[in-house]
Amino acid sequence: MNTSDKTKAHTEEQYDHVQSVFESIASKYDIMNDILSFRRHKAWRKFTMKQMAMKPGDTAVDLCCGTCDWTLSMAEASGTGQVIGLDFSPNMLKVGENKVRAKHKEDQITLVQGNAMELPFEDNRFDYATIGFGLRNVPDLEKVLQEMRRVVKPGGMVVCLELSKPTWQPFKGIYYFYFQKILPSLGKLFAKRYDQYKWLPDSLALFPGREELAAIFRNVGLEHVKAYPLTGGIAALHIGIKENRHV
Ligand SMILES: C[S@@+](CC[C@H](N)C(=O)[O-])C[C@H]1O[C@@H](n2cnc3c(N)ncnc32)[C@H](O)[C@@H]1O
Repeated sequence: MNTSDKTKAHTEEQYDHVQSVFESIASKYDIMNDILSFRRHKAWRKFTMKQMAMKPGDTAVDLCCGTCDWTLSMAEASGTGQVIGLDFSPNMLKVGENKVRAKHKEDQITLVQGNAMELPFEDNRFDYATIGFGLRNVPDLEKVLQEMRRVVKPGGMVVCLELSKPTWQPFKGIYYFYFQKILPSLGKLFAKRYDQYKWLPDSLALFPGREELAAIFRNVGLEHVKAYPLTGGIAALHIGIKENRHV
């Protein structure tokens, strides 16, 4: 196997592994999010929506939408605008679909099974492209950001909410102890899945820190990039704009 074949095989292996993880934890995903983040994810999502300042009628695509929390928040904020949720896990989408139906948002939200690295949408279509706790899972994050930039309109916003790496000691030490040692055991206790939750800290280890990710946003051609640390830097919100001249 040459280097490019090896990279391709590794990419496919990672893609399949991540897909199987989410297929197996889908029914417990929402409750585990509340438990493992001590419900902090709700505050992070609220802060994110405030920074996005959506207007009535705005359109959005939510990559790695999973069980559709962010997809639904955007549909509620835009009132009439169409929102598409995309994810590669049928089981996660099924949970999301039930929530969309319960909130009577079927006319406004379309769910699509697909790959975040190859979006099945034309250029310059949406006002917003978002990805929540998904960028850490993809084999090629730059490709995903390029795709997000491609599908937003000039002036549109690319938004990523993701776990990040705290830098402040002693909080950093306590956090990593929780994340690496305690969290997988909580996954075993509440969701009967150890390996799937052990994989969570592993996936963060290879992920860029807050400033590094902001630099990648700029590298893919996004402008006015902002990076907000959340809860001592354990999560971060990144926002970039596709400038009007990049048509
Ligand atoms: C941690 S969950 C996040 C779900 C949701 N965005 C949220 O905020 O709760 C990550 C999601 O990304 C999806 N995912 C991971 N890699 C993907 C890819 N390459 N293409 C599409 N979806 C992907 C998984 O199926 C899973 O639903």
